[in-house]
Amino acid sequence: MEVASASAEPGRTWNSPHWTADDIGPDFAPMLDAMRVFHHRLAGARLPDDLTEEMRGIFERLGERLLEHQVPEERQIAGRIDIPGRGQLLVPNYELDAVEPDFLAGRLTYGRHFLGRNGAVYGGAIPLLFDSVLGRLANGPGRPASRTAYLHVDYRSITPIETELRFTAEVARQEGRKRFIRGTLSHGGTLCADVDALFLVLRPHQR
Ligand SMILES: CCCCCCCCCC(=O)SCCNC(=O)CCNC(=O)[C@H](O)C(C)(C)COP(=O)(O)OP(=O)(O)OC[C@H]1O[C@@H](n2cnc3c(N)ncnc32)[C@H](O)[C@@H]1OP(=O)(O)O
Repeated sequence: MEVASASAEPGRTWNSPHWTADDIGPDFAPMLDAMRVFHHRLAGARLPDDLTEEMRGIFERLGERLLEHQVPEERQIAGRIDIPGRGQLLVPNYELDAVEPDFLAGRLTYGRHFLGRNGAVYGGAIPLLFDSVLGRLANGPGRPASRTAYLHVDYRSITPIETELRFTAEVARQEGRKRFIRGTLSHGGTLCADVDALFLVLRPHQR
């Protein structure tokens, strides 16, 4: 496995995929999909003691096996591969329907893992999505690496779980190192949340 692009180099961009599907075995993406389903079912379950004990043993054994496969950040797959979900489990998986230099649009469904209360998505899971989507646009092709300076999220109405939602992100304007990006999250014709964000292009000494 060669590092296809090193994000730690000066003048770097973060948009290039570091790894391709060829760098992982055929079971990696399906394994993560199975883990996502597991997260949702675990959040929704009342477990009997014997099953809880069995699961604890399985996780402890698997965790031990993962210890011997730990790698430095620049060699990790999670979040650095151009497959749906980017090979990570932190940010909810989404699909992109429109990818333009200054605009992105897509869809996602928050599963039970992201439930707050009363059928509504946990509030913090919404800026998590926005940071990922807007960050992707801010760090799009040809744009040098930038980091989030602020994300201002307004919650306009309840965001339902287990329902398809749509999001947009667009570059509002650029002023020197500052990239102002805004976005929306909607359910049908209802605006659930919107965001105004500032991304700052990193200076050479910044990481
Ligand atoms: C394809 C996939 C790509 C995936 C991308 C994922 C992207 C994810 C992005 C992230 O989540 S990054 C993690 C969260 N962000 C951070 O941890 C950033 C932490 N903060 C910093 O590192 C620095 O504060 C930062 C680089 C953002 C800015 O530091 P600088 O020293 O470069 O800023 P400086 O003080 O020189 O300010 C530059 C300008 O920005 C303005 N500014 C800085 N921070 C601001 C702020 N928070 N609000 C408003 N304005 C701000 C500042 O006033 C100034 O304006 P003027 O030029 O007009 O004077």
